[in-house]
This record gives sequence, structure tokens and C-alpha cells, in this order.
Amino acid sequence: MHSLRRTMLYVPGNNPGMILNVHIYGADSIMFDLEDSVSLNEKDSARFLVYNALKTFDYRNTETVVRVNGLNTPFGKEDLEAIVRAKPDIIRLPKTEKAEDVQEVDYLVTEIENKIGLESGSIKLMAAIESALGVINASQIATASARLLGIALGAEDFVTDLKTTRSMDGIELLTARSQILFAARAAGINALDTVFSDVNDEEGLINEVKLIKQLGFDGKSIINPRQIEPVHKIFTPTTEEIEKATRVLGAIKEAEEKGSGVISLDGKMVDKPIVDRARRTIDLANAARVYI
Ligand SMILES: CC(C)(COP(=O)(O)OP(=O)(O)OC[C@H]1O[C@@H](n2cnc3c(N)ncnc32)[C@H](O)[C@@H]1OP(=O)(O)O)[C@@H](O)C(=O)NCCC(=O)NCCSC(=O)C[C@@](O)(CC(=O)O)C(=O)O
Ligand SMILES: [Mg+2]
Repeated sequence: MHSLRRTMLYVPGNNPGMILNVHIYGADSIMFDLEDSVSLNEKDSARFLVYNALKTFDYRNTETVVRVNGLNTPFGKEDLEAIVRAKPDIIRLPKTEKAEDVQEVDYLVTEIENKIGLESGSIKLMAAIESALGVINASQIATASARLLGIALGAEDFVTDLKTTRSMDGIELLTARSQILFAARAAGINALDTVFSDVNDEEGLINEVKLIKQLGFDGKSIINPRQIEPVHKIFTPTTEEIEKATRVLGAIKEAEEKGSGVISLDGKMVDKPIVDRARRTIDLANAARVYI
């Protein structure tokens, strides 16, 4: 499983046409949804459809995620029973508010893994934070399970909980984004941003992606294939960035051979944090298969 999660494309779990084609668009992860894009009277058929899709189709090169319903709904437990058996890479919990929400899912997933003879811990988890309480508990949530690969913001539910709406500059999301990012980084897991809901507003999407990349996020959830390319463009190192990183790594290697940990490159100091960032750039470029 790769760790590049620039784009995680939601596909409604009750839409066979979209499920059939979703892997061809090139998102880093496919996120089958059993939660809010599926109406109450379609919950059972969506679960069955996603279960069968995962069992039948070969998504080998694309990470598969299933967003299940919460355990506080009539559907959550049955979602886990079916979906663990279909073996996606990741199960995503919606509306996580406290560490126990993650621990309860972890416990049930472990039970099902044991029942079906799947190695314990095979299925990873991701937790979406979509309320004020969830943001307040972000750091406990981020460390609640060894299965947890990342935490994500769910902004549509979050602004509803705050009794506000989403603005273009995202001022109402800044504190939540920062807390989620700090909690994820302190726990050593991914920080993932929320969807941008207007699929026809490419400029708005680009502005939001530039902001969340600058804040430090690893990527974001998306809802439409047209959103993949602009997000990948911003989250993939450019030729200039890769060349610069390569020069930094070359220069520091030379300096270390001479017994020094700090050098000057083009008049700028290069020391350990700069070298670490250069390594991350090269790692990202390799994961995104960028060749220069
Ligand atoms: C938005 C729209 C209706 C626009 O439709 P349109 O018809 O205008 O799209 P077009 O661009 O014209 O489609 C061109 C071609 O692409 C195909 N195509 C489109 N979308 C595709 C897709 N997603 N997967 C595969 N294929 C796709 C389509 O079938 C067509 O194929 P074809 O006919 O063959 O040409 C559509 O995209 C869509 O339904 N998106 C998914 C919505 C969804 O899942 N919502 C739930 C998750 S959010 C949430 O719950 C909030 C959250 O929890 C989030 C958080 O956690 O952050 C929070 O609280 O914030
Ligand atoms: Mg939501």
C-alpha cells in the first residue's frame, strides 16, 4: 500500500455506474461511501453493492477506503460485518467525536478479522472529525488506535455544528484545520482536508488547495473526477523543487564528507531541517512517479 493521499475520491455507494468506472480517473484513493451520500432506504443495497464491487473488481493499484455509518446508527455494525470481509485497505469512520469511537470500531474490526482468519490489524482506519467536540478531542482521537493512518476534516458537517456556513477564504475552518493538523503530526499520521463542494468552481478549489498545502496537509477528500488534476498539480513537487532538493542533498552529502552539518547553497544556509524537507520532496516525487 502506498502512502500518497493527495486525492481521496468519494463515490456514492449506491451508484453502480460510478463504482464501475471510478478507478480509471487516477485518484490516489477511492472512497466508497455508505454514509451521507446514501439515503436511509438504500443503506442495505449500497452496502451489498460496495461489498460485491470490492470482492469482484481488481483495484490493485488504487487504495480502497470505505466510509461506513457510525456505530450510533442502525447501520454501523452491519457495515463493518460486511466490509471487513470485503477487505478494503481502509475503513473510514465518519463524525468521530472521541477516542472511544475509534476504539469501538477497532475492537469490532479485530473480532471480525479473527473470525474470518484475517491477520489482526490488516485493515487500517481513518477518522473524520466533523464537529466542535471532535476538534477538541482531536489529539486523543489521533492516538486512539495503532490502525489509524490519518484524521480528516469533514467541513460540511462541521460548519453546520458551528452554526455557520463555508466562506471562500475558509476563516471558519482555520482553527479546526490547525488542530487536526497538529494532532495528526504529533501522532505521526496523515492530516487530510475536506471536500470542496462546488465542482464547477476550479479557481475556488485551487485557492483552497494552496491554502491547505501551505498549512501542511497531505491531501484532501474530493467528490468529482474533475477535481483530481488541479489537486495533484499543487501537491506534486515541480521540476524546480525536485532539482533544488537534489542539489541540497548533494551539497549536504559533500559537506558531511568534510565533517560539517551545515553549508551554504546559493547564499542560503542548509542544515538538517532543510535537508529533511528536501528528502520529503524527493520521496513525494518518487511516490507520484515524477521523472525529471
Ligand atoms: C457532485 C456530483 C453530483 C456532480 O455530478 P455531475 O453529474 O455534475 O458530474 P460530472 O462532472 O458531469 O460527471 C462526469 C462523469 O464523471 C462521473 N462522476 C462524477 N462524480 C463521480 C464520482 N464521485 N465518482 C465516480 N465517477 C464520478 C459521472 O458519472 C460522469 O460519468 P459519465 O456519465 O460516464 O461521463 C457528483 O460528482 C457526485 O455525486 N459526487 C460524489 C458525491 C459524494 O460522494 N458525496 C458524499 C461525500 S461528501 C460528504 O459527505 C460531506 C462531508 O462528510 C465530506 C468530508 O468528509 O470531507 C462533510 O461533512 O464535509
Ligand atoms: Mg460529513
